[in-house]
Amino acid sequence: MDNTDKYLLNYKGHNFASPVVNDIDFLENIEDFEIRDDDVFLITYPKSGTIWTQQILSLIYSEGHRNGTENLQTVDRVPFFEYNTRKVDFVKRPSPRLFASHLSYNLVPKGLTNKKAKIIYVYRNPKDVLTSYFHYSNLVVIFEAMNSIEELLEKFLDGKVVGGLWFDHVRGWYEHRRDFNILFMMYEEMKKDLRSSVLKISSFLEKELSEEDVETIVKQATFQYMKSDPRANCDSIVSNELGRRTNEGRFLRKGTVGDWKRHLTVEQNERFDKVFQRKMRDVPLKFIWDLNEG
Ligand SMILES: Nc1ncnc2c1ncn2[C@@H]1O[C@H](COP(=O)(O)OS(=O)(=O)O)[C@@H](OP(=O)(O)O)[C@H]1O
Repeated sequence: MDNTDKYLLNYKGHNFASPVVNDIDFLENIEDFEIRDDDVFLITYPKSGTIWTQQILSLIYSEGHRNGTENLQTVDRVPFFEYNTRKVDFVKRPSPRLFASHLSYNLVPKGLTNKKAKIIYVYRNPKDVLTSYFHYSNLVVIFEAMNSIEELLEKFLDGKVVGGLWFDHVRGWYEHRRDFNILFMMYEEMKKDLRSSVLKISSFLEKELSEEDVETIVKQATFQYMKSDPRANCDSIVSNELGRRTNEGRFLRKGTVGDWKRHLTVEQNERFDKVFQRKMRDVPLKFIWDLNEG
């Protein structure tokens, strides 16, 4: 291990949330983790729509989830890969295996580069990521609490947060996209048109869905539905596993586009823009900062 403190564990340049890393040996052997052709990895930078897409993936793959006959939490259907807090035996898991991960491109199992297993990479405009991270850091004890947006902004632009430097994460995955079988999805597009996003994901996964299935998935993947579904809203995980700092606040907080406007000052926003323009100059990914932009 390179460097550990109470909240961050820096390993090969990536910042892990140290309180939930429960198996250092696993991390050290990730490269050699055996990949199956039908594995599906959902990869995100933290606070970019992970649980949302976990829910969509689970609904696409599991009829028992869609029709409510199976009572399982979404995080058990699509477990986290590097934060295996529930100690799932991944090798014994039946295929197709679905995983969620925040890993950067250079740390994932090498078997993913044979381009058979599929990766869905979801990204979100980083000002909303920062805003979501700010509230989350003050909600759960496993994250370092931030006194102000200013304090987080410094750390975020310096990569001293869980997930490391946002710019490196997104750029890394984008620049190495040809090494993987990968679909890029944007949080804001999912928000604008959930139905088309579900169809795009299911087509990439080569999963045939009936019209009725699509309706059910879209309904159960809306923010309002997930917020009131104890299997999807992560309330019990926050309270019983991650630990709450306060009784206020939910994992499914707002689920909107552009909330950063209520949090960043004009000066902070300009500072962010300067770094964004410099770091993302030659990355042609589209970003939506506000849903009125179209
Ligand atoms: N269905 C749906 N629709 C829209 N938005 C949703 C949905 N589900 C989760 N969310 C929002 O995603 C944010 C949490 O991101 P992650 O799940 O990536 O967090 S984590 O990295 O796994 O901790 C967090 O964003 P904020 O509300 O801005 O804080 C969640 O509310």
